Amino acid sequence: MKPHKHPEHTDNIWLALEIGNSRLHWALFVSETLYSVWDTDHLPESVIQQLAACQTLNDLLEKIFPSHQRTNEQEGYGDNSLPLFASLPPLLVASVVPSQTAIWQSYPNISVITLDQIPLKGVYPTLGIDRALALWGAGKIWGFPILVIDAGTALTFTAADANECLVGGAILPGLGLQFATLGQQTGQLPLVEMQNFLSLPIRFALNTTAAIQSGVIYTILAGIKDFIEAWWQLFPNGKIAIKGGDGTLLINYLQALYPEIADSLIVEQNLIFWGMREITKLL
Ligand SMILES: Nc1ncnc2c1ncn2[C@@H]1O[C@H](COP(=O)(O)OP(=O)(O)OP(=O)(O)O)[C@@H](O)[C@H]1O
Ligand SMILES: CC(C)(CO)[C@@H](O)C(=O)NCCC(=O)O
Ligand SMILES: [K+]
Repeated sequence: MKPHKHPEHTDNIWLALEIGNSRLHWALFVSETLYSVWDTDHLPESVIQQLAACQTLNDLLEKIFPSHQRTNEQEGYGDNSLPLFASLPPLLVASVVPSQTAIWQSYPNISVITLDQIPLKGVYPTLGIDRALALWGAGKIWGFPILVIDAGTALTFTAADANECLVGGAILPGLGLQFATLGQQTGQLPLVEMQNFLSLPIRFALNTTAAIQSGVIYTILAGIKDFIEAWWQLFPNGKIAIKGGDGTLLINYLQALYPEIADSLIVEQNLIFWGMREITKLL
């Protein structure tokens, strides 16, 4: 979904911020309607401290997502006639980076979601809030039982049964982290850039870069397939949703390698925002 024209009123506007390990994921809501989504880098503390002084939605958005960083598709905040705020719009935060959560506390109208606010049963205390929210959002929209695969900085599997109770899951290094670790922690392996990945790599590679690509990609895809098959053993009609920065790439590879699995996946990048919207209904 692309950010588009500003809303007509600033009443009922709220911002959702998911603080991930690699970057920030933003959504602008008007009541229960998701208006636009965008990603930014983590913001410096000095910028966050300036937000309290913003007078208009435009000022605020310009600070958190400067127009020079936007693509053509993301134009549309450039209207200076936006109304003044009575107060800054509420900011609902879900964070898996405590140091980042801390520097957002200077925002006047902030609420930070905690695990006890999510009605998911059977959670353990250190479960990531992003995993819980994505699972809750997915389950509320598509129904339980459901398995969520998040291909972010970490790749996670998180599942709940028909009673909306956590079944459990798994955590492994995501695609980017796997390439980065090999590049950084070895004497002669290059850092493989993911930019130009399109089709499946060669399986039995004859150069170092291709060998790393093959190793990382085919084992991640085999791992995803194995988790999905184990999920269907437990819940033959269980649903599966996938999200995350590497989600689209992985879906394309799955489509080529295991089309019947790829066809059964629900691809939805905004699961965490849907989870956050559900939580606002309970606040
Ligand atoms: N513009 C981008 N900036 C950073 N990572 C990107 C970008 N586009 C795709 N990616 C991929 O997204 C992955 C990170 O995913 P994502 O942004 O979902 O993670 P995150 O910020 O840690 O969020 P979460 O904590 O929710 O997983 C990286 O492995 C990277 O390959
Ligand atoms: C696994 C990540 C890093 C994924 O973003 C996050 O959900 C997290 O820090 N979780 C805490 C550990 C857990 O979920 O068991
Ligand atoms: K850590």
